[in-house]
Amino acid sequence: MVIQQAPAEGTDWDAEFGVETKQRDPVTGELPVDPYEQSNANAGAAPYDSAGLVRDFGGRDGIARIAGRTVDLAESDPRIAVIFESHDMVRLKRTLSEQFCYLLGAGCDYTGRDMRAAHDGMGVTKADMNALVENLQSAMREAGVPFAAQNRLLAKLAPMSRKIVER
Ligand code: HEM
Repeated sequence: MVIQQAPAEGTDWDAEFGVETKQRDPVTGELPVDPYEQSNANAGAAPYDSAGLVRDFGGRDGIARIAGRTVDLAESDPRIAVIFESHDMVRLKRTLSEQFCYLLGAGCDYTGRDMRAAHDGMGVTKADMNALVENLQSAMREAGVPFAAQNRLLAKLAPMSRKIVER
């Protein structure tokens, strides 16, 4: 006769199943990521050098608001919301804001990963990309960014789709 042994009380089932629980940084509120080399080159394009362009975006604060609003719109856009679930939106808002700020020549450093590494294996489609660009356009329009200035940021981002779109 086989007697099944009941598991000991207080078994750590997460450890038994190899489940990793990541803790948010108490200061930044971000989840940890695997180490990578930080460089402005990861932003994917060279920055503009135009004080007028930075003004059109409302300076660094305006840029941060537009990046944050883009992420909020994407997260509640039924076409693409599912892709953002289970990712760290605190980090995404910070890194996207840094990237826009760097590209627009507003004097930030970009500390995130390069576009290929950041989106690797996510299965982003052309339609997903179009949806995200629409969200960014809405955020810029709401913030009153002139159309020509909107197009200058989009011109920096458009060539990056080759590294982001996978199918
Ligand atoms: C030109 C277009 C895009 C730009 C400039 C961009 C920019 C970025 C940046 C800066 C990051 C953060 C990298 C880091 O954490 O180190 C990121 C991550 C991410 N992006 Fe994009 N992205 C673009 C398109 C898209 C699209 C179309 C989707 C899906 C609809 C998407 C979904 C995500 C998600 C879910 C993450 C979080 C990745 C993670 O947590 O590991 N992105 N993106």
